Amino acid sequence: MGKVTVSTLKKMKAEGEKFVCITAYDATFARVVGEAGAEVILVGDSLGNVIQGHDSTIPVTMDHMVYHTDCVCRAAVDSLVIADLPFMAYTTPEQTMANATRLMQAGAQMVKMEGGVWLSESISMLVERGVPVCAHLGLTPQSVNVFGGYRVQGRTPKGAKSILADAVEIQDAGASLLVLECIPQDLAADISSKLDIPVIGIGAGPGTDAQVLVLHDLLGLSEHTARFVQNFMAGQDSIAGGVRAFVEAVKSGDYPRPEHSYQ
Ligand SMILES: Nc1nc(=O)c2c([nH]1)NC[C@@H]1CN(c3ccc(C(=O)N[C@@H](CCC(=O)O)C(=O)O)cc3)CN21
Ligand SMILES: CC(C)C(=O)C(=O)O
Ligand SMILES: [Mg+2]
Repeated sequence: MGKVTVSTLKKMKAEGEKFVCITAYDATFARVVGEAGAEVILVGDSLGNVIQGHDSTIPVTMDHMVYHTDCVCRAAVDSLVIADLPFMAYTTPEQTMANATRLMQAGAQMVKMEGGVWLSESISMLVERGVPVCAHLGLTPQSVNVFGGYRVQGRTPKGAKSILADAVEIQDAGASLLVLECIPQDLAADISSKLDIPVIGIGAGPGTDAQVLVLHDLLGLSEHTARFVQNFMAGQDSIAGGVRAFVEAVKSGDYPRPEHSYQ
């Protein structure tokens, strides 16, 4: 197959073919997820929850992200690997470039940051210097203490307008991909159709160009899960089968359904 690139994903968007992103934090699961057909692997700072046992992503550091990115990239053959910049690792363009360098040198093909308009300068500086960027809007978990909990975002006209404006801004700044998390499905569909860049949804309904879930959630291993999570191990007799079931459900349009989405 060869390494998936941003052009592969743009072509899939243009042709209306859904693609799949799954998190992985180590070499074994990166291989399993890649072999199951996920075009994109995310080394998510959700490792703070599922690997480290914290109740947020805030304790995750650059050293943690570099270690797990290195483990994943050794085994990610064909999938495009995105690594999250963790909490407070991208507060200025200079800090952002230094930390993105560490993730790219650990083997990632792209870095992800939570935010919109305020990231414009950092995004364009990274892209000019050779680092592709994925932005993340909506429920941005690193801001859980500002939101006062994990709450659906973009439900008011003002909130919806500001997420759309952020999305347009990060595309104009040069971002290659966008993650939309926990926003009403109609807003996510509208943003996906207005942007040229591919949009990956989580709790954002069926109208995005792709879906992402945390690996441990889709395998039914997590203690608490949000409304958008489905356990794909049901009826499967292997982990590889469960991961394949998620990939197939996204590609066929069987996931997400209305019960996984917000209005
Ligand atoms: N294991 C895991 N899975 C994730 O999806 C995930 C993490 N960890 N860690 C970082 C963030 C936190 N995330 C979360 C956590 C909770 C909800 C949640 O419970 N949402 C409510 C919405 C409440 C409302 O209506 O406003 C829900 O019931 O779905 C959503 C996203 C997503 N991310
Ligand atoms: C859930 C995804 C989008 C993420 O940012 C993570 O796993 O950290
Ligand atoms: Mg994350």
